[in-house]
Amino acid sequence: MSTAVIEVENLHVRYGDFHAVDDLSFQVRRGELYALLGTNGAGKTSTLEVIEGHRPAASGTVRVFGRRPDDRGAVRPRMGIMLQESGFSPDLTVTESVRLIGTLTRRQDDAGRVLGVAGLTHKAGTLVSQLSGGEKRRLDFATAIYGGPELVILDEPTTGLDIQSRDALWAAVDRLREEGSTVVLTTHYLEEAQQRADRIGLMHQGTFHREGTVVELTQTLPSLIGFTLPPGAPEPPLGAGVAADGAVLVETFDLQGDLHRLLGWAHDAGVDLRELKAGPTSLDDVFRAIERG
Ligand SMILES: Nc1ncnc2c1ncn2[C@@H]1O[C@H](COP(=O)(O)OP(=O)(O)OP(=O)(O)O)[C@@H](O)[C@H]1O
Repeated sequence: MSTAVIEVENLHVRYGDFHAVDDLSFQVRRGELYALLGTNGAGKTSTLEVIEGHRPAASGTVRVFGRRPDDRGAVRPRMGIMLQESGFSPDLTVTESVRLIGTLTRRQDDAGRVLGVAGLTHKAGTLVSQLSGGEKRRLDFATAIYGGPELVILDEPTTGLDIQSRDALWAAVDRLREEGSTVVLTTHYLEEAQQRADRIGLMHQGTFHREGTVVELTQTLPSLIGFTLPPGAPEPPLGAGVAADGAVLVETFDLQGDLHRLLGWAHDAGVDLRELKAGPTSLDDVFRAIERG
């Protein structure tokens, strides 16, 4: 039996003549957190919309739980969706909105429980039109996790959320995953994906630039050591160039060894390395490398 919850094969999405998604193939395995990342306009939302059954593919095959995404009766009860923009009726209350999604998706849950998880208990009787932007986002999340679906799709879930709400959202996602749910995430907060994703599909101009674990995506790029030298300092080791303001940036595939050499040199020469920073490549660096081409 396939362990794939989502199977995308040679997907194309077009808007008129424009190819927003261009021959994209990937699978999301049961129980994993898969992050679909990419630059603005890369085609992430278009891809998710096909998976969600909201948009037809121009060509290619998409299966969710082995079914076509537009087989709503089979798929929707098992899939919770947090869209980028909510479409709730402004004259329903928070509780009514959550229950409505329960009815539409045929999932069962206790609205009070879900609002508690989403931090909205105090707004249970409030009209949607009277919610703040962050509260609407929490309501979107509440409806996505209503009934503890096997698959949860989160399209930029933490945009507009304060730090406490973000922490609460990720704690709720962690609990869902402990219960076996599969999660697909898009986000522009790369550190969120870096910390949580089992695998990442990195989209650029409608297709994958790379796919893999965080380690697989970052290990092909060098680590960085950065510092600023005081005026009059001797020439530093590691073949590092010094900018006019004394700033030095060293790329290295031997972070520990080069850091050891640098600190030994600074100690012996009595040089104060200001604003010293050293670390492995982050996803931000991978993105910058893609944009540089
Ligand atoms: N309804 C539409 N009509 C025409 N073009 C569209 C439509 N929706 C999206 N596009 C275009 O398709 C491309 C992919 O858009 P999409 O929303 O899938 O990207 P994204 O990766 O989710 O971007 P972002 O990170 O900015 O949300 C963009 O160039 C966008 O302008």
